[in-house]
Amino acid sequence: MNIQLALDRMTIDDAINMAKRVKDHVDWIEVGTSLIKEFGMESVKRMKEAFPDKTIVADIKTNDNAKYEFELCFKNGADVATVMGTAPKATIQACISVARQYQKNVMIDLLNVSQENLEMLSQFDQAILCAHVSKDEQELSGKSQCLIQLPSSIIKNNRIAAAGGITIDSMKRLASDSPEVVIIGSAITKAEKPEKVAKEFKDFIRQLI
Ligand SMILES: O=C(CO)[C@H](O)[C@H](O)COP(=O)(O)O
Repeated sequence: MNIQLALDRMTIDDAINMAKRVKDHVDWIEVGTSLIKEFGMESVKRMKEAFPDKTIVADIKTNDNAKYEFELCFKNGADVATVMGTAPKATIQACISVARQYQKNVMIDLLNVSQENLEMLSQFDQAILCAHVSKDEQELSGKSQCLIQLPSSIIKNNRIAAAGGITIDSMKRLASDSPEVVIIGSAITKAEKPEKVAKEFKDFIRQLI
């Protein structure tokens, strides 16, 4: 199980400094959507330069114009880029095709995806499907990701990530589904001692093995 550190709503320098503090306890580093929107590809480029050996995820949440956006991400150092699962099938296919060309990976964000759409998306078995509780749902209705609400066949046969307000407590429940990636933002970045919390997550995962 990989820990993906999500870096949102901060400057590029603050994001790099946060990642430096916790780098020994995280596996993947996400340049959050908010950083990409505020600072553009510079945020992805600088993160890869700072952490050439880490898997860098560009959370660009592509909805259209996939070839252009995914090429931008991969040319600027991303190893994984994200697309919304609600996007047209042609967009998802374009993401998969660009990722294959650059030998990189696609993460499909399942926010608001219907059951029917989920079946279609599960056929992209090389992509990582991300079960996601949105920031707005977290803030407005107190929801968080504590149970991966996907059909067991998908959990078993697809590459799975989970995101959205994950804490050490919810990790304990999520771990039973063994997602490939757990995406953790605020629980680490807003902690008084981010290093300590990141280590707690990593230690928890290590003792599962
Ligand atoms: O994609 C995101 C927001 O859209 C974040 O990466 C994700 O929600 C993880 O952050 P947090 O743990 O703070 O919810």
